[in-house]
Amino acid sequence: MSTDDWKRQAAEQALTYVEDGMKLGLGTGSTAAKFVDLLGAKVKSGLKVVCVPTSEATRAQAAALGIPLTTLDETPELDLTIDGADEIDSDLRLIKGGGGALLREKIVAVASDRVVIIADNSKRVENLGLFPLPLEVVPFGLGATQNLIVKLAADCGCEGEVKLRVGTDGKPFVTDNGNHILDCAFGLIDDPEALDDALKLVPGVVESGLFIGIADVGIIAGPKGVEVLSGIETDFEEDF
Ligand SMILES: O=C(CO)[C@H](O)[C@H](O)COP(=O)(O)O
Repeated sequence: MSTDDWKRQAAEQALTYVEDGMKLGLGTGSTAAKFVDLLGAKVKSGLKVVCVPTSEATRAQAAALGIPLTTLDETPELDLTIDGADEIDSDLRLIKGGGGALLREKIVAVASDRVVIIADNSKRVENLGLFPLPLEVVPFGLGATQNLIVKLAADCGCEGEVKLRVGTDGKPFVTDNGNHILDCAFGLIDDPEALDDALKLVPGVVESGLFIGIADVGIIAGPKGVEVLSGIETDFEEDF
C-alpha cells in the first residue's frame, strides 16, 4: 500500500460521516481531492448534498464531477467540512496551508458544525512545527510584515526563516484571494495558541495556518490501519 492508498482509505472513512441533504465544505489538496472524487461518485448515484469548495481548484474538480455547489453567502452555515492537513497532533491542532488555501479553508471550517480531517500517517505529529507554518499575507508592505512576524514569533520562542512562497513559474505564489504566502520554518512550536495569537497582531497577516480548536475528528490512515482521533480522546482501530 502507498501513501496514495492511505489518503484514499481516510477519504473513504470520511464518507461515512456524510448524510443525505447535508451542506458540506470541501477541502483542498491531494487528500481532500480523493474525498471529492468519492463524493462525486455518490452524487452520481443519487446522494443529495450541496457543497462549498475551499479553493478554485476544488471548485473546478467538484463542478466537473457534477457536485452541486453553493457559496457561504447563499449558505452561511454548513453541516460538515472534510479537509486535509499538513500536520495534526493528538489534540487535533493542525498546520494547514501547504496548498495555499488556508484562508478559505479556515472560513469554511469555522462555518461548519463539524470538521473532519483526513490524512495519511506522515501528517500525524507529536508537536506541530516541522512543516513550515504558512501565513497568508497581503502583498502591500511585505518586508515590514515579515520583520514584525520574526519579532513577535521570537517573543513566543519561535525562530527560523520566514520565506516568501514562490510558484512553479518562479514568481511569488498568489492565493485565490490575491495574497501571498510566507512559510515560517520555526521548527517545533512549544505553544501554538500563543504563537497564533501573536501572529494575529501583525496587520499584514490575513490568517495563519494554525487551526486550533477547529477540527472535531481526525482520520489518519497508515500501514497499521486507520486511527480515528476524536476530541481529546483517541480511538485506535489498530495499534499504531
Ligand atoms: O491545507 C491544505 C491546502 O491549503 C491541504 O489540506 C494540506 O496542504 C494537505 O494537502 P495534501 O492532502 O495534498 O497533503
